[in-house]
Amino acid sequence: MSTRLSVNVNKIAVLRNSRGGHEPDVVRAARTCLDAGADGITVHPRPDARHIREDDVHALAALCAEYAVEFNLEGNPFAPPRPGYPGFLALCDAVRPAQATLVPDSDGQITSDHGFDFDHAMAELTPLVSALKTMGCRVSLFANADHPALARANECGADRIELYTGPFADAHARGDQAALDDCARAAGIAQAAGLGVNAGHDLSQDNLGAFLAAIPSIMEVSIGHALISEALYAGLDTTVRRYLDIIKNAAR
Ligand SMILES: CC(=O)[C@@H](O)[C@H](O)COP(=O)(O)O
Ligand SMILES: NCC(=O)COP(=O)(O)O
Repeated sequence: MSTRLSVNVNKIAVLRNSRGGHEPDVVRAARTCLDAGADGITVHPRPDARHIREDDVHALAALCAEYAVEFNLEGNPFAPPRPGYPGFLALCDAVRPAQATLVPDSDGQITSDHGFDFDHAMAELTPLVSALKTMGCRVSLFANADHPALARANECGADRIELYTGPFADAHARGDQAALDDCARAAGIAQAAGLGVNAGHDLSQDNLGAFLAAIPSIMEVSIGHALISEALYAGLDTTVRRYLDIIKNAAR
């Protein structure tokens, strides 16, 4: 099966929230992505509600149910609830996403920049993963490709990892191959441990083809920042189709 494309629409909400009101409409944008052929929608609501809000999560979950596609909800399961953010597990319980991707972000981070420490996180993660699976969610863990204990990611019952591809994207832009080799090695280690492998962060039309050519077994890529930026020039429908073409060509 070829790699699935899940479009992250966080950045649509950034633009909307910059003025208040409803435009651009997150659900309309997500619908455009799905009509163009995207396989699912990702959001990573942050506790400060800087972009995706709780009401967006509900509306996008309903949209994904309407299209019978995967809704991938990302977040830090340890971040406490606060007004406007009920907590990651409570959100999952309310909307039952097909996939819950756990990301160990702290509050002030501009964006995600690291995965879990698999030497130390297992005891805390195990009951959370179990609760999410009881809700019917597939569980994926955000992971640095060079973490020495990656093979332990399966110990908490997770189904997949999501390789953090920020370092790959930076290295690719410099013409450096080493981070891609790290990702390929990490994918092999995770698969040998029985885990599926997703990937995301800073993937773009410039680097996705090289990434998938080296690691064709990636099950899903979630792409937001670059895709939404590129869509400002080419349009959302065209941009999503371009990503799907890259994925199709990489699978040949
Ligand atoms: C886990 C990951 O890499 C993405 O979800 C990324 O964190 C997007 O979040 P922002 O849109 O807030 O940067
Ligand atoms: N999980 C990664 C994601 O959803 C999108 O990350 P980015 O493309 O916005 O960097």
